[in-house]
Amino acid sequence: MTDKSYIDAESIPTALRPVIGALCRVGSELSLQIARGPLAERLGAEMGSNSDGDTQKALDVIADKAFAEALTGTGVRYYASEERETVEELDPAGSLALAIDPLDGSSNIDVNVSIGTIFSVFETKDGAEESFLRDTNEQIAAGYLIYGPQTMLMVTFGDGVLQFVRDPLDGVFKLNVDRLMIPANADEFAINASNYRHWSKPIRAYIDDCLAGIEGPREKNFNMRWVASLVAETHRILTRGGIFLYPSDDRPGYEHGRLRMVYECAPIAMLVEQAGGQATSGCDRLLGQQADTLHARTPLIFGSGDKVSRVCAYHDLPEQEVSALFGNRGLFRA
Ligand SMILES: O=P(O)(O)OC[C@H]1O[C@](O)(COP(=O)(O)O)[C@@H](O)[C@@H]1O
Ligand SMILES: [Mg+2]
Ligand SMILES: [Mg+2]
Repeated sequence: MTDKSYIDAESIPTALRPVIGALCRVGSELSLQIARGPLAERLGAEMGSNSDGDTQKALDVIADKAFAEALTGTGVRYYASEERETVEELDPAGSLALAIDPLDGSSNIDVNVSIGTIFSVFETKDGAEESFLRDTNEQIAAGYLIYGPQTMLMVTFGDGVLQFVRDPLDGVFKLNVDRLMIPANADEFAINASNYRHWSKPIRAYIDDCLAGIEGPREKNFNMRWVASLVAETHRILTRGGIFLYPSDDRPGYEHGRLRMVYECAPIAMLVEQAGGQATSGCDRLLGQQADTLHARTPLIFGSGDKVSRVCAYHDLPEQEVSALFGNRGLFRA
């Protein structure tokens, strides 16, 4: 099979077909390798650490190498990866810059839970780093592959979100939804609650009010999910709504949260906005911001628009409101 035959390409802009075809070919190969799991090799084995200090797993390294190889000759000049300290020049004649989290959710590799690949595409600018350290609104494509019970590609080219499902019968990614929208009404939130004591007061107050449920100022019950795979959380929210938060907190190194702007937050923000939702770094819209280093972190809050705006409103509440205990809240939060 050629790269292009891995996806029904009609709805993909012509100039991006080789890139998306290569991503799908590697995504297909990875999904098979992941499905074989321990029958192939221990994909979750620890290998070392990347430039951000995260432990690298075998599959992080395998995926990064496979994507870099496959993207060579597809029009990608610059390749920026979570797993590489600096930008790689793949092809001096290429006109695209592609940033990638080759394997997202690596803590889930060994436990057979959904993981994925996140990518963002720009036209190149003069200079390797300059092609990525720029207004995130300038992305021309963004998406992720999810390796779960089904393998899918969710992608936007700036005109809505497309969903492709990999058909295991012939290995081809087939268009299933051509304008996916986030459902508005879902009372589900996703946050790593083990960090509660480290959060700022507005974030604690927002979550306190979700937890207080029907007896609290929101006067309804909420459900909580935390998969620890950004792709899996994004996929759930794109499919059935809700809100995701990875805020900054007071642990050393978490002043800007955990997630990286260039190859995690910016592409997810573009997808979410294209699906009718919102994505911020707390209060400020994420698209329109830019990273100042390749691996820079940013707080990330995204999901159904009204929920994301509500989190921002908590940042404007008076001190006595965000400090109030359950059962002792004023009317502001209702
Ligand atoms: O372990 P924590 O702090 O809950 O963080 C989970 C987050 O970290 C990530 O796993 C980071 O991604 P990587 O696996 O690519 O490093 C996200 O997918 C997820 O949202
Ligand atoms: Mg990641
Ligand atoms: Mg990763």
